[in-house]
Amino acid sequence: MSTPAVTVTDGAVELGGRPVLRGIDISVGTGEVLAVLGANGSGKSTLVRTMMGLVPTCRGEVRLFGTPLADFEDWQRVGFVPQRTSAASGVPASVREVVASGRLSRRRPFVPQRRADREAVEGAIGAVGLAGKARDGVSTLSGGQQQRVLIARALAGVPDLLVLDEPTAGVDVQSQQTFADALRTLVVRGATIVLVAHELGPLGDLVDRALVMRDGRVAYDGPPIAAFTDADTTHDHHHADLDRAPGDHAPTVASPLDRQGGRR
Ligand SMILES: Nc1ncnc2c1ncn2[C@@H]1O[C@H](COP(=O)(O)OP(=O)(O)OP(=O)(O)O)[C@@H](O)[C@H]1O
Repeated sequence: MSTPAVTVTDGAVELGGRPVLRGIDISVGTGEVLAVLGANGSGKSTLVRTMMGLVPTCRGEVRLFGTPLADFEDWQRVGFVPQRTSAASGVPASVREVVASGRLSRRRPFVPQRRADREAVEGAIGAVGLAGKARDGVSTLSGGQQQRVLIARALAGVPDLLVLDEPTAGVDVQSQQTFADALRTLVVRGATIVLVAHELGPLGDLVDRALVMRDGRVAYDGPPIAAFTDADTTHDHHHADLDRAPGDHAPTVASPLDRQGGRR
């Protein structure tokens, strides 16, 4: 069996003196598409940020491609798209420049962009539906469009592992479909994808496995279940489904939490 792309063993995280993740054991196989689902505040972002080494664990171990995070150096194999923030605003760079920065780790220094670089950049810009805005300054774009620029930057790097935190929040269904197609291209090449989502929409067909977080623990880890992956119209309604669904649809799911007496 090949080395998993990500493993978290007995992982725990505290933030602000408060436990945010506990007892996390996850192994994401190469080529797998894992959706991380769960209600607001359940720990989804913290989990993927921990996988990326952006949040320290207070217990346990994280490995990328078999290497402990502290020793991992192959970051050009990894793409990460953080949750939408205003981080990109004020960046005096065009869409094309920001997306091209995703190729830097694949290029040799002082060598002009090769055709493969240019194609990867233009393909990624097209995949997020921003072909008409390639010359525009990132700061002139809406928050959703800036998020798509960050997704394109990650796609342009053709990573072996792509981790995305709510990439399609607020993105219209047609753009989600285009994005799903771009991800599929990566998956066909053997990439591993970890995707935080409130609702999967067109991405649902890609997902092999769903992880549902609840109160900083893994409440469900298994095949995607329709109740989790069906597109939904409101987040609140969907959260209600997630809170209920593991117990209702997959009897084994509640047990880890029950053993802990549902303690927070
Ligand atoms: N820097 C921090 N300091 C203290 N607590 C934090 C910090 N970051 C997150 N938390 C807390 O950790 C918990 C998990 O947050 P996290 O953002 O991982 O959840 P989430 O499932 O991604 O939520 P959302 O769906 O709203 O993005 C929340 O209770 C949050 O308030």
